[in-house]
Amino acid sequence: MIEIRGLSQSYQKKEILHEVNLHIGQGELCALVGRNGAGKSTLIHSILGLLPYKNGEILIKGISNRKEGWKSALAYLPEKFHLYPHLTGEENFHFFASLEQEVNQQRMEESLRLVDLWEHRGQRVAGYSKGMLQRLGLAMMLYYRSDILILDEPTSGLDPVGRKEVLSVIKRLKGKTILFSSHHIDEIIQICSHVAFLEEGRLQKYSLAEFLQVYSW
Ligand SMILES: Nc1ncnc2c1ncn2[C@@H]1O[C@H](COP(=O)(O)OP(=O)(O)OP(=O)(O)O)[C@@H](O)[C@H]1O
Repeated sequence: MIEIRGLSQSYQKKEILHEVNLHIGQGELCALVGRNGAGKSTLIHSILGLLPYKNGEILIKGISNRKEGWKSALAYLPEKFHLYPHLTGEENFHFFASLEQEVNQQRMEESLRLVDLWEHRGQRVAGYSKGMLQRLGLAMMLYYRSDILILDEPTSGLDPVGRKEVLSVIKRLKGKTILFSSHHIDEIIQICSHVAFLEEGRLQKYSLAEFLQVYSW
């Protein structure tokens, strides 16, 4: 579903990614792990087509991300995103979904129910907890029904309850192919099947069991 071949990426003359290869198959939930500054966001932005690259190739469901048509398979939840605090959860959802097309009410309801926010849809998001805001972002992403999801540190800055709720939503997304960047080994153990580990520009993919063994967690 996601195939990266020989991707190198640099800022000015500093190489951040060196000939990175990665294959993430259908239904895999793969954690993207590495120290601060290892290049996780750089890799994600390259996959999303936000950062141009000279060397390598990135294919999404077999289609190069430099060609038209690749975006429909992929949805992205950034680490930080903006919502309008004076609007309710439902109004925010409606506003953003309507930017591209007429809003499908049934799909909006399904998405809000999936993240357990349907009952809170009439509440202003200024009163939402951080975990609820993150789940609203997840719902907006799920609305598009993409097969491949990229989540950039979706539990960053959440309290234990907020984290548990966000992880519980991600666990429900069976069948989706997910790349999920995280600094929390406990949540990786809970939900991921594979780990892509970035170190000094090189990326190595492991099954979860292999990763735990190699790094003696
Ligand atoms: N636009 C840029 N110009 C120059 N250097 C950059 C730019 N963006 C990132 N860098 C540098 O590239 C390296 C990788 O950054 P990146 O944000 O991809 O790492 P990361 O693994 O996502 O880090 P974190 O875990 O802290 O979010 C860092 O040394 C960073 O300072």
